[in-house]
Amino acid sequence: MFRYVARSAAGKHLHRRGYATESVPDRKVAVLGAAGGIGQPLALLMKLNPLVSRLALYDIANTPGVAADVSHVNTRSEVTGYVGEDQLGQALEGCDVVIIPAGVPRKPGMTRDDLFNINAGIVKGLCAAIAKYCPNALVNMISNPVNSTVPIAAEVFKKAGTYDEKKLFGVTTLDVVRAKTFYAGKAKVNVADVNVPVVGGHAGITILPLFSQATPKANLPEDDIKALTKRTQDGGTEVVEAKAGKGSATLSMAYAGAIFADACLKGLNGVPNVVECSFVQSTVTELPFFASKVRLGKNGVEEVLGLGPLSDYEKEGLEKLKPELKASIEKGINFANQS
Ligand SMILES: NC(=O)C1=CN([C@@H]2O[C@H](COP(=O)(O)OP(=O)(O)OC[C@H]3O[C@@H](n4cnc5c(N)ncnc54)[C@H](O)[C@@H]3O)[C@@H](O)[C@H]2O)C=CC1
Ligand SMILES: O=C([O-])CC(=O)C(=O)O
Repeated sequence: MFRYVARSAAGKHLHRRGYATESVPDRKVAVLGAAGGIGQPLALLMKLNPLVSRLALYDIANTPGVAADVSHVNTRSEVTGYVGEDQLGQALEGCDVVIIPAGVPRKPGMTRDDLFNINAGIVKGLCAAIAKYCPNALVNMISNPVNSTVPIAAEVFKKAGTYDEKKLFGVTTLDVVRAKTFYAGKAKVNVADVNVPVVGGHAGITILPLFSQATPKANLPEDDIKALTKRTQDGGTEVVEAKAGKGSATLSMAYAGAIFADACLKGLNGVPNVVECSFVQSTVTELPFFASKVRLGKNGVEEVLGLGPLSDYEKEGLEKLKPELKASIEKGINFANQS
């Protein structure tokens, strides 16, 4: 275990005045897979988040360097690096939020499901440790295929007797980030003002952006909506191909992961009306897990919001995605229960 305490003036100030226990509660966040392509920038972004008081960085290799590096940033949180399985328990103990970007990324020509064989086992092991060491933490699952890794996590927690459907989230924020960026470009509106819900899952056609609900309204022609939908669905592949064998989205994913974790922390801290899209246990459709807008609160999911009015094109997309999403969910459940 490697502990680096940022002794910034700001940090001391915070404690002396007692803010840490009053308006800004202590919150411990762990990043599992912290030395990876996503893990490193995500660790930095979480270090910048004033809602975090302790930041635990865990990986099977290379965490000491990442933790030493990030710890020099003069912000509130105390950074500790943990390396190897025998330090996983310490990394997790007392966590409020656990973010999981551990696992292998795609190479060109692969689908996210091609990662299942390696990542399913990694996620299963990490979730067993979460059930043991921080069963009450909110879990932000980034590892792909999210459509299967979230159901795997749920089954592991059920077996351990710790499952709380309000605390398990598949991180689909990058789909929303992309939809906002692409829409703003096409509609020629200020990207900072844009909102677009993205529902379904996190792979290919299971990613369903609802541009009919996008704001500010732009009345784009049907062809533009179709092109925007396809680009959002293929956003991950666009990056995989551009990186040409060197992995998938890491920087934009770290940004998206940091936005989602921040929303979870705000919810835990009682900030009202925190709403983000996420892949969660759901009754919005007949599928047991589904991404839609979720209101976050002191216990995690406060409310899973419905889909709202869909265009005919979106209704068609919704029906088309269901068989693939159903199969991916079942694959995850079967894996967790067989092995
Ligand atoms: N949900 C989403 O929107 C997105 C998900 N991803 C997924 O995130 C995952 C990570 O991607 P990258 O960071 O680019 O990969 P990477 O290979 O750069 O980093 C993965 C890290 O996980 C670590 N790791 C492997 N086994 C581990 C274990 N048992 N415990 C802890 N750490 C372990 C590795 O040592 C490595 O440092 C991939 O599965 C990728 O497909 C990537 C982009 C977007
Ligand atoms: O495409 C990938 O493999 C990584 C990912 O999930 C994304 O960028 O959305």
